[in-house]
Amino acid sequence: MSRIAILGSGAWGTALAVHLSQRSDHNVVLWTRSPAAAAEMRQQRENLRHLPGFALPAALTITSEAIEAVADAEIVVSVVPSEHLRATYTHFAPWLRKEQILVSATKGIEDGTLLRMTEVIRQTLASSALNPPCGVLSGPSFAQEVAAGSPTALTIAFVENAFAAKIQREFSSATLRLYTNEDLVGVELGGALKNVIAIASGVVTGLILGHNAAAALITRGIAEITRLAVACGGRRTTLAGLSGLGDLVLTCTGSLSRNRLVGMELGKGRALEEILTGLDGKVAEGVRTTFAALDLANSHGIEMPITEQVAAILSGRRSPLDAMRELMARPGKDE
Ligand SMILES: NC(=O)c1ccc[n+]([C@@H]2O[C@H](COP(=O)([O-])OP(=O)(O)OC[C@H]3O[C@@H](n4cnc5c(N)ncnc54)[C@H](O)[C@@H]3O)[C@@H](O)[C@H]2O)c1
Ligand SMILES: O=P(O)(O)OC[C@H](O)CO
Repeated sequence: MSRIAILGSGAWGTALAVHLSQRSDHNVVLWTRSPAAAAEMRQQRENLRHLPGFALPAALTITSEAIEAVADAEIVVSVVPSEHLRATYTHFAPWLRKEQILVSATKGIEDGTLLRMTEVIRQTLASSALNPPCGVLSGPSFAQEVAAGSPTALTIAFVENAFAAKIQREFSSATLRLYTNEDLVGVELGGALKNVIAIASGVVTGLILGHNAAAALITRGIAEITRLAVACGGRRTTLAGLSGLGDLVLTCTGSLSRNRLVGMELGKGRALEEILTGLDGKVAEGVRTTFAALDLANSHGIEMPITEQVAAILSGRRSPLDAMRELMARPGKDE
């Protein structure tokens, strides 16, 4: 019996918990920060706030106690929004052990430090002299579809392939297929940066600019995020995989994407603050990632024209239509 802790009860953490607790050889605990939310989920057997419509299996344990969540866990999966990752691991550090396998399922880049999520985890745990294996789970995966058992393929990346192979065995099912990878940089940056392009794709849709524009944006988007990921040490082939092109296509075209929704509403002329308020606590990571990605690109001397325009729109410096015109008016380039 493998004991798995999921830290974070948003849509994705809950969907992973639902999926993993369907295997009879797993003992899964879902941690949520609020005791009231834990009590409600235990009583209703449903996460009404973040993943309504999906029953929480009877075998799934729900807790708000850090010690109950991780004390006996062999695998710990963190799925909190990127802005809360450091605080979450600081909170959990006293109960974590070096033998545990950590998996990050958060897609983002930390503000200020510009660190990837596994780097934030390592840095946070270093002060407790903990250095457990830490990998990343990423790829095209709307939480609702994974919870519904729709076929999904993901990437699991660890520097040490043995850990990726272990998570591949533990997380795979008839509806979830995992591919292993050793390129943490490429997998993490692919998952984080696609959210920025998804906002731009939403803008194109909101402005009703047509299918040609949408296809151009996805294609030039993958070129741009690949440039940055490669400059940071990622592999070009990784960005052509599930946690690059795969997730980019899903998020740029899928109606379930929050990042695309933010872009669409911006394109229709709504103000960012109003859109984010409307998300009611659901995270659209691309908003923060846009500015972190630009800082990272500047530090590596990488040109990111789409990301620059998304930043200009988000910060209110340019209208969505002017931003798209600027992209078209750039000097001619080789492909
Ligand atoms: N939703 C998806 O389909 C999906 C799929 C793959 C990856 N992801 C990624 O998973 C991560 C989590 O997103 P989500 O969609 O599960 O969340 P969500 O948008 O459904 O919910 C937000 C979550 O943030 C939590 N939260 C708010 N303040 C917090 C704090 N101070 N400390 C800790 N947690 C706090 C809330 O309790 C809630 O669980 C993001 O990085 C997202 O990009 C999401
Ligand atoms: O709803 P989004 O835009 O946060 O996207 C969710 C997942 O990252 C898709 O893989």
